[in-house]
Amino acid sequence: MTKSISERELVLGILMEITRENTYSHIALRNVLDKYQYLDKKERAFITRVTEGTLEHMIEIDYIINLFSKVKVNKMKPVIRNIIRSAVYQLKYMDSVPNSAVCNEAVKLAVKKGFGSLRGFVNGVLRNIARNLDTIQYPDRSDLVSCLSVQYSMPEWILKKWLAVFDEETVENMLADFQKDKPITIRCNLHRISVEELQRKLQEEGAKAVAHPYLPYALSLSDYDYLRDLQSFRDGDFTVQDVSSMLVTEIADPQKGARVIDVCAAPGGKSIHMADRLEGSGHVEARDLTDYKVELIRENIARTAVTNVEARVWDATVTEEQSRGQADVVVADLPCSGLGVLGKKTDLKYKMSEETSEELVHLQRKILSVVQEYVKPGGTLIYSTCTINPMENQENVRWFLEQYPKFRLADIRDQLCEPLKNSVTEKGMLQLLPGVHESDGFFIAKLTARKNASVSSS
Ligand SMILES: C[S@@+](CC[C@H](N)C(=O)[O-])C[C@H]1O[C@@H](n2cnc3c(N)ncnc32)[C@H](O)[C@@H]1O
Repeated sequence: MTKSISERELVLGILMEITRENTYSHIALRNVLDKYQYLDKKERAFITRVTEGTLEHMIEIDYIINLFSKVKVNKMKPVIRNIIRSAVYQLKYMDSVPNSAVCNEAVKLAVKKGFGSLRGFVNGVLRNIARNLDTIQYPDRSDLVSCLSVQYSMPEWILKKWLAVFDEETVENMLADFQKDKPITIRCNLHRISVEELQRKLQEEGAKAVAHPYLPYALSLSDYDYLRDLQSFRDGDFTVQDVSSMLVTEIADPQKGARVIDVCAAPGGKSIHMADRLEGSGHVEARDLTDYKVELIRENIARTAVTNVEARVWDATVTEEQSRGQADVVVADLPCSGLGVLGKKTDLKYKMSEETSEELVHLQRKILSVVQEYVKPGGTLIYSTCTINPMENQENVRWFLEQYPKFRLADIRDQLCEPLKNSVTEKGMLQLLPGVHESDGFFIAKLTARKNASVSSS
């Protein structure tokens, strides 16, 4: 069968959607892979790699293009810009594709998209780059921020933030780690299957599942093509969840029969982990803002067949009167800037801004003010984010303790494995860093309410 649409054209479509319509890359990519299911494994892998690689290295790619093109990247027509960007990614990072094929395919695609008059321009810029790739001069370390920004394609505002709190080596370790290919982490749903059985089942399905050092029920999964093709996934035997996110339930340590309210729960990873941990006892209420998000939680509840979780739409910034003083554990895994998961959400670094992260601090504080009221005397409020930004993490916790003195920070070291105990900072806050820890960047603080605290006090 002759295909009417090539892999490179599909990549272009995805890049256009991400840059023009602000769709998240993983969603745009998944939509295309779902739509073109007839593509074989190699073609799907090519589309995924070129899309993610182009986004991952975009600052570096634009820097290279600007060295060789008279028309600067930001002045190019969007279609041409994205054709050239993805071609430069292939030239620089994919030895398996001959340079001449990369240039020819890019020119053909420009013509097919109605830019025949620019074929000479596309061809000239790409052939020039191909010839000179090995002699490109990058910014040197005398200007550390520009140097790291181009080398690791990281926006400068993020680098400035991190270099203000971490040493150069730590920042560079984080940057390098974001660019590494890593297996995903899965959590064995212990109410359905044991870890050993799950490993065996995955092995029979051709996948590889290796024990993760931080938690006995966490596994690193690789050597599979499409998650939904795995019977063990469809059977709900595991949930895809980073080990850092699993630590929320581990640290919250809900006791049998506990009532848990997860105020920002979609797609349900932590709620379902809580339910699994409660072994069917107690009750977990998983809330999120919209019907769409709550439906995602419901799908995961159905797939994993947990019986003690219920999902409902509720805006966490609005007090739900009946929940006052009712929860043994409130999970506040709040919307955040996501700077800890830039390796997985490749385009987030270009979409996030310093202003947005400041707005998020206000939202986080608003939600914390509302949901602290749900905690029973003696109960726990667990605050987490997947970011590396002191304003959203440690500074929020300090602010919270000043506002709500009935809470104190709990010592969480006993709930952590040896390698993590030393990473607990400032009386019980845990900031995980990619490249330093074997996880995403993530923040957790466990706040406990005094036993004699009145439920309505603030
Ligand atoms: C970090 S994600 C939660 C991930 C989830 N805890 C898990 O483990 O799967 C943050 C969630 O907060 C939700 N959210 C944002 N604003 C909200 C609000 N005002 N009320 C409730 N949920 C909200 C988002 O829809 C998003 O699903």
